[in-house]
Parts: sequence; structure tokens; C-alpha cells
Amino acid sequence: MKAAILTVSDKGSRGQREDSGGPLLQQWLAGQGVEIVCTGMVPDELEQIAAALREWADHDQPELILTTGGTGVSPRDVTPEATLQVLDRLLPGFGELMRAESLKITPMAILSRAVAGIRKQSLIINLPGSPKGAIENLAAIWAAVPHAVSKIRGDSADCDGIGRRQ
Ligand SMILES: Nc1ncnc2c1ncn2[C@@H]1O[C@H](COP(=O)(O)OP(=O)(O)OP(=O)(O)O)[C@@H](O)[C@H]1O
Ligand SMILES: Nc1nc2c(c(=O)[nH]1)N[C@H]1C(S)=C(S)[C@@H](COP(=O)(O)O)O[C@H]1N2
Repeated sequence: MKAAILTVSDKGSRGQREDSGGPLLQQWLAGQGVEIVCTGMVPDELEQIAAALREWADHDQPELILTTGGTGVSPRDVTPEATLQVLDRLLPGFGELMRAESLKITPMAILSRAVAGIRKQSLIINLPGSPKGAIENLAAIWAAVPHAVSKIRGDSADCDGIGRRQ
């Protein structure tokens, strides 16, 4: 599986804060055997976020595109709106499960407006900006990702018993 990671951060883009979220996600994904083919950082600007997602989904075509940051309630948090602009199809369950699992960790999980969905052949998932939060959310939904990306690409794998909790 190939993946891309987009860090959405005003401070990071201004060089005011080292992006620790992006590299941590790369490390976690490498542990799952995922090849990182694109990484990038943009400020919390809707058009820039949307342009990066379109570019990667339409040209680089990684199976998985993760964003980290900008999913909260701060005035400049617009990652979900940018993501919805570029999606062909919405996958509500990813955001639902991320919030449900995160609520077991922090009540602040209700502040996450993260969305996920499909653009062409890429699965796009929003993660929160805090590095710890990003990993927690990714781990919460990871069991469904390999099957999701194979079905998005038209593989005929059937769904019976896939990832069933033991
Ligand atoms: N607790 C944290 N520790 C380290 N880095 C963080 C933390 N929270 C956020 N970041 C970095 O900021 C990025 C954007 O996350 P978030 O949207 O929460 O930032 P912010 O705090 O709203 O401010 P900004 O958008 O200016 O970075 C993250 O991808 C990560 O690189
Ligand atoms: N698992 C988990 N989910 C989490 C968090 C966290 O620390 N752990 N942070 C919450 C907080 S404080 C916010 S503001 C929202 C959105 O974060 P973002 O604005 O950094 O994207 O994610 C929420 N979801």
C-alpha cells in the first residue's frame, strides 16, 4: 500500500513549529509495511489543502491519503471542509469510529470534525493535529483500511469475516 501525508499547520508552514505529527505518522505507517510516496505541509487555507489533495489523488494516486491537523473548532480549522470539497464519495464510518474510540481517551474527541471518503482511487482520512491524537485515531480505524483500499480499487475480495473482532 502507498500513502501520502499532508500536515495542515499555520505554525508549521511559518516555520514556527517543527512538524512532529507528520514524521510520527510516517514511522507508524512504515511499521505497517506502508510505503510513503508523498508528504507535504500547507497552512490552514482551504484552497491549498484542497489543491494538495486533488494533486495527490489525481496524479500520484496513493491508495491512502492522510491529513493531520485543522479538524478542530479554531477559526482557521478548515481541513474537513477542504476534504469534503474534493471527495467523490463520503465514508462516514471512519469519522464515527475515530470519535467513538477517541472518546474513551479524551472528551475533547467531540471537537474533532474529521471526515473521510474516496476521491478517484484514493481513500482520504482526516486525523487531528496532535501527534498522539493522530496516531490514536489512525490505530482506531486501521483494521478497515487495507480492505477498504482494495475494494476502492475494484479488487473482488469478499467482505465475509474480514477483520472480525475475535
Ligand atoms: N501537541 C502537539 N505537539 C506537537 N505538534 C503538534 C501538536 N499539536 C499540533 N501539532 C502540529 O500542528 C499541526 C496542526 O495541528 P493543529 O491543527 O492542532 O495545529 P494548531 O495547534 O491548531 O496550530 P497550527 O495550525 O498553527 O499548527 C499538526 O499536524 C502537528 O504537526
Ligand atoms: N484520540 C484523540 N482524539 C482527539 C484528540 C486527542 O488528543 N486524541 N484531540 C482532540 C482535540 S483537543 C481536538 S481540538 C480535535 C481536533 O484536533 P485538530 O484541530 O488538531 O485537528 O481532535 C480531538 N480528537
